[in-house]
Amino acid sequence: MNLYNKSYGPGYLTLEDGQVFTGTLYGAPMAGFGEVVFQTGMTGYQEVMTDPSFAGQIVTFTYPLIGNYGINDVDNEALRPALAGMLVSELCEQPSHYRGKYSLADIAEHYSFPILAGVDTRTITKLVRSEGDVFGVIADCPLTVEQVAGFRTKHRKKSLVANVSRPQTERFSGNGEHVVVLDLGMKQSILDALLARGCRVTVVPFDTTFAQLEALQPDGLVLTNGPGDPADLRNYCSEWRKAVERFPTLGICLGHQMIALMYGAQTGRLAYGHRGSNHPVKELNSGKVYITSQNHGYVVKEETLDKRQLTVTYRNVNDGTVEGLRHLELPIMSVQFHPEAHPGPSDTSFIFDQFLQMMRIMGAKHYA
Ligand SMILES: NC(=O)CC[C@H](N)C(=O)O
Repeated sequence: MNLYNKSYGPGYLTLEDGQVFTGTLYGAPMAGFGEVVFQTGMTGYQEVMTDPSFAGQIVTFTYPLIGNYGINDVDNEALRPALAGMLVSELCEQPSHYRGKYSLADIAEHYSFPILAGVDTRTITKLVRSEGDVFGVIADCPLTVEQVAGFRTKHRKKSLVANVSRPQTERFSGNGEHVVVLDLGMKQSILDALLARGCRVTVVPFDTTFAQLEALQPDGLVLTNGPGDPADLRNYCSEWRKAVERFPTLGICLGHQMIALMYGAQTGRLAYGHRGSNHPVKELNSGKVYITSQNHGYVVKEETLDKRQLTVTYRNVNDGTVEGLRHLELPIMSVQFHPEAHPGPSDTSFIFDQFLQMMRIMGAKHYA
């Protein structure tokens, strides 16, 4: 590995209010722009880098050393990184791990996304915590407030899910239940979790119609994670609702938010998002608390739920927000956290087993 001197020299993060943070720019000399968010995991930067839900976002890593175990060939959540940029305190240029094949700087250069290293990530994180909605641009020069505003206008016009969803159907063999996955920006680990349980999986583009889904004759449906504001996908709700009412369904993260929207609830922004590997959620039935992997900026507004149709199954222990839903009559369940883990704990992988159970028990009845 040739790991040295990959930087382009000084780089700058300019925020909407004109604040500038100076560091060393790696990866791409062109501007990276997006919502500035923070991720608190101590490991997992490769999974974060390749999780399509981060499309259109600049991710601040609160862990102070990033890149120390390199990048390998097995932990990618998608074929390419989707995020707009990374902000790190110290970028390690000499990774060491038996599986590590590339340095983070190499990958950033290969895929042309910017990493700004040597910035005060603690101050940026505190800013995001207090402001919530922070937009910024990473570039090789400081920008004016007007220029940043121009990037924000451009940012608002992006169709994030359309950019990360697969353009074509992909099929994966298995001997078990046939699961159709509606790809809103699917993490590879969701596919892996289904394949590990023997499912036959068909991954379809996000704009697949109900008729097309029905023609595939699934035993169950998964609505995946994905980037952006769930309310932007409102137009798809009526088509998707037909599908979730026809097949046993599991919604994960964005998929969970979409199920709530389909039933007339609203989503809104969290104060500053949940992004990390140690978010406690309580299963309301059992009172058990699980430590979960999370990555979301929006949340289902509980007061807007029609509780005659959807009931809250999980709640965040820190802020009490909705973390899971279940339909009272139909086999539809959803979680805001990530049972597929990667990065973070796999304590809630049983959600996939429950989904399998749901397909087995409710599926046949449902088709009858
Ligand atoms: N990981 C996800 O699916 C994220 C969902 C949504 N984009 C949010 O930020 O809340």
